[in-house]
Amino acid sequence: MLILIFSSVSCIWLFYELYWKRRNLPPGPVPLPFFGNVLSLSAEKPGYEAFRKWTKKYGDVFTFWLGSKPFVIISSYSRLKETFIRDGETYMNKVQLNFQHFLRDGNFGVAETNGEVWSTHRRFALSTLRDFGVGKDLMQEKILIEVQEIFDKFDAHLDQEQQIDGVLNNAVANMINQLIFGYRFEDEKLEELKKLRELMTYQENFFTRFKTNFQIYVPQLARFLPGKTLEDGLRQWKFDFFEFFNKQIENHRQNIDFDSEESQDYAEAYLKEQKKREAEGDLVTFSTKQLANMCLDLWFGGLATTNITLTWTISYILHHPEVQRKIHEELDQVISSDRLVTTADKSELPYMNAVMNESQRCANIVPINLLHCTTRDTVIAGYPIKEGTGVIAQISTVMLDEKVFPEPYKFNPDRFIDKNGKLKKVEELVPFSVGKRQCLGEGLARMELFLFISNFFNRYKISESSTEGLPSLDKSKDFGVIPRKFKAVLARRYQ
Ligand code: HEM
Repeated sequence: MLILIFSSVSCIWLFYELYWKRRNLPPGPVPLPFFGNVLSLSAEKPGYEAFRKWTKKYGDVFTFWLGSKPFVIISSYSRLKETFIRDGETYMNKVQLNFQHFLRDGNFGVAETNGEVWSTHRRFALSTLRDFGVGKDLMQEKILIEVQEIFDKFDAHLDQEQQIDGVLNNAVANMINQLIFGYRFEDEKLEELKKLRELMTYQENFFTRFKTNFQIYVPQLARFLPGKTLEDGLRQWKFDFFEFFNKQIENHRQNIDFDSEESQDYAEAYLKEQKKREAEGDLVTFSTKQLANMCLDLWFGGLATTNITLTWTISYILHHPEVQRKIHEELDQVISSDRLVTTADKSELPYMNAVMNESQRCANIVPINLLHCTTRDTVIAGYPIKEGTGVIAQISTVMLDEKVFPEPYKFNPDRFIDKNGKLKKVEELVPFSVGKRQCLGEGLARMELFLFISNFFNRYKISESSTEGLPSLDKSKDFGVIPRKFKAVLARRYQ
């Protein structure tokens, strides 16, 4: 027994000496061989508390080991400003993991690529989204069609128990699919949506279980685990999703009028750009495989995140009847009818905006942010950091900073209201992250969240289900934050 304890301690010490001190990284929690610090995250899921404790102990710059790879964690807003915001180019690259390469059949897409591939496709996606009216009336019109559809579905079961999450999820799926492929899921396409939802549920369960995270971050030991490998677990899922994307891409290719100036959706705009580039001799940059991977990034970036935020927002409000009462009071004063709420009303609804802010802060849907790495040698908080070192903009810790947000786990929209009753701008609210890789769909997401939630509460009063009670706000069972699935009772506010 003594020998066992002695050899484990020596192993940790050796690892510390070899990998950490020698690399001159900022101090942080002592890593275990192979595991690094991941076990601390699984002990207190989804991980918020581990990062808060380390920040208190080591400061806002410390080293955290994901398996056997070190990451410098940036966990305060002032330090994010100094690094990711003011020196963005140094922090813009992403770490590439083996399984991502398997999933994408190479270096494709926008969320996990670097260099020219990333910058060209990020720019193209942003300008295409702008052309389709993200942040403008054109996109609002599309979202309001979904709001109407949500109303029709909920109105069919007024004053009865009904499932809330599925209706919202379909509306968000319709939005993102319209943007990418130009159609909503209705009539015969509903079967397609059913299949896609099954795939999304599979992915949600797969990536939030312990075994998958162990396989991703501790691959050296994971290959001795019984059962399916990471790749086996993903193979069919990958096939089904890419089959859907490739089918849409082919349909588009056959039906496009390449001579028309305007494009109806992202896939059409992309295929036109592809043709243009091919005519100029560039057969690589706008490849069809890249398009399929962009569809994957936009689908995943756009659907799960927005849906999770919506379901948590309604859940928090259900838990706080006084918040619902204040939302209704404000809507009664400003809108005072059952007309649709639009973005033109946004500045007149400070409390509604405060509720959205507080919901995003408390939902805090990215407990550990995406994995960046430095593009050049740099210095962080006095520590010399080599090119290629992992760095994480730890936004969940910033949004739980008790100096800025006292009682950080309390849902309190009033923290975003100033003494004159106006909306307070709080820089530390960073759910979409900061810097060069800041969320690409932020404009769309903000518009969807505001229009779905404000119209929902203008039309309905929501009460808890008498059979199932309030939706759970417990996050301690999963590695990530997953949507709330719940029933509730809706009553119309205007007859
Ligand atoms: C409430 C909704 C959303 C939240 C909270 C959210 C949050 C985030 C965060 C935290 C990142 C990582 C930034 C970083 O690397 O530091 C990100 C990246 C990204 N998001 Fe979002 N997102 C949302 C909605 C969307 C939507 C609607 C889309 C698509 C239309 C989208 C597409 C993306 C893409 C493609 C990236 C990768 C960008 C890049 O690497 O350049 N997201 N998002």
